[in-house]
Amino acid sequence: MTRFADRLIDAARQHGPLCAGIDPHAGRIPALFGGDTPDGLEAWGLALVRAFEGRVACVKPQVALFERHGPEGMKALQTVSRAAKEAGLIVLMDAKRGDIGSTAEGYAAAYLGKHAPFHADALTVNPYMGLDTLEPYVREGEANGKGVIVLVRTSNPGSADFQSKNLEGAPLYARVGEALAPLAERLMGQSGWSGLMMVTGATGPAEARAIRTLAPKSLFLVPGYGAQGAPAADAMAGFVPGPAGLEGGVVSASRSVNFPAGTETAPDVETWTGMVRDAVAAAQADLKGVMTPA
Ligand SMILES: O=c1ccn([C@@H]2O[C@H](COP(=O)(O)O)[C@@H](O)[C@H]2O)c(=O)[nH]1
Repeated sequence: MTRFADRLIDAARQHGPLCAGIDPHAGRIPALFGGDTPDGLEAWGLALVRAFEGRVACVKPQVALFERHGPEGMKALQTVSRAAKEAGLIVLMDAKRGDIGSTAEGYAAAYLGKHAPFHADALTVNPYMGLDTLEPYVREGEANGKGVIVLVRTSNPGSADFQSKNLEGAPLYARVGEALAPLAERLMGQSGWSGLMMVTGATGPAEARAIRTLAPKSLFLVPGYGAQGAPAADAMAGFVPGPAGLEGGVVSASRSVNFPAGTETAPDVETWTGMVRDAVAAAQADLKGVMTPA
């Protein structure tokens, strides 16, 4: 069984650091696909998978934006994530789960279990309730070659409210980063990278560098690039030199590659696909410009 970290770093080296989100925001699914309905989400999500295939290492479906349509929305999520896996894309499921250990076992089984109904290679989780609550995810990760993506320093404007508070001489996010070291060891791949990933927002490049010092082997998931405005250089602040340039994680972008200008009124799926692919190519080129300076 190939370890998750090895699959992800291989794919990022091959395709570039961009992780394309699949975020079906309310009211933004083009009429071309049926609009903001469960069927519309499914058709749009499947078209995104076809547009991304062979162009990005991974996709990141946003569970909340499917869940708002109830069971039919979750069925669409299941269909789209299965199609992504079948297309050879690594699926980072963004559900930000977190609960006491016995309940977390349910979330872990749903997304990372051997017979998980939702097709995911890794799941985002919230560490706020303590290390014991992360155990079920790490156990499933070890057993099934999956990854666990822990929120450490998020990209939103309020991320400093709690995460930057001083805790015995260091910010809370740093304490979280260092406390995850034993879990990172358990998900270590042969590449030397760990599938215990950390979310480090592109909006906090200094924080990302600090977390990299504390967690030299954890792959990062970096949101905040694209629609949230952080530049490529900030998004890759926590990356380090590797065989093919800077590496150490993936940079996610959702709205900027889901709804590029013009797609809302694209006359047909072929035109729409071309616009999405252009947005992906532009983001990969932008990020690769930082990865391999001229
Ligand atoms: O700190 C975080 C953690 C997760 N996210 C998620 O990433 C995408 C960002 O979408 P954009 O359209 O590229 O802004 C979205 O799914 C968030 O839930 C984050 O933004 N920040």
